[in-house]
Amino acid sequence: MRGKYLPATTTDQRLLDKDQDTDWVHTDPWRVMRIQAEFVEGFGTLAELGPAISVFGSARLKHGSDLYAMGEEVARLLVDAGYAVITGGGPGAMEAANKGAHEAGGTSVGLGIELPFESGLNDYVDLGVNFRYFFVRKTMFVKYAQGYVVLPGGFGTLDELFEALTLAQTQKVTSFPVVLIGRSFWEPMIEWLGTTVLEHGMIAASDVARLQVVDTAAEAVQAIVKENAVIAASRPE
Ligand SMILES: CC(C)=CCNc1ncnc2c1ncn2[C@@H]1O[C@H](COP(=O)(O)O)[C@@H](O)[C@H]1O
Repeated sequence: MRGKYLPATTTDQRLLDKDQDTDWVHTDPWRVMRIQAEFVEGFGTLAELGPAISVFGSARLKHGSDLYAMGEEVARLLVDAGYAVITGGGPGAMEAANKGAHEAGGTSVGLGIELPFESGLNDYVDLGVNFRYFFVRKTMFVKYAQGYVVLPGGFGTLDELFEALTLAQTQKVTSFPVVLIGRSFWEPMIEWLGTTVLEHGMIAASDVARLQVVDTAAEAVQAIVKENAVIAASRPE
């Protein structure tokens, strides 16, 4: 550019000068950049993680409860079986699983989420990423795990469980094990899925069969290891 085509300021000047108008920070195109940045950070942090299992469960589990101990134990056994443990990085079941993985000398991953009542990543997360967007975080749970272990929980846990089931049902992910711990908690839901939902023709019997329900941490890890061995054996060379 020459003469009248030369801009009055340089690109660097425009970049470095303070912008008076800050509305762009709150617009969707800028959010898209932030969303991209979250994917980049998540993928960059987790790319070399190795085999991992995501453990879900209630944020409200009390320290010292039986289920908290179950979360610790299942994580410890997953580490012994060669898996890293991924959680939502928060309190309750997430903290229990991170504690079990951390204390067993395994890789304890926490994928935290920004919440209005933020409590931050729990003390047992060794490799942590904090997300603003739930959907970005949920991509990481699926992408970097070779299976889900689900302890009793509420809406958050059910959301994560049913997302995995939907992705598998629609073949958006290759099949991976989903193991629920706690028969008395989960069986009424399995029963409802296998009767009412199935009889209304809303799901197939194979969708319900995908769910494995166990009572102990050892059974959960055995189920994960066994199904992953079958999946690995059936994979083309
Ligand atoms: C005490 C309290 C409610 C803290 C919330 N702090 C949280 N921090 C991180 N992930 C969370 C949190 N709450 C829910 N989640 C997500 O939703 C699931 C638990 O939800 P819920 O408690 O079952 O429905 C977890 O697996 C986690 O991925």
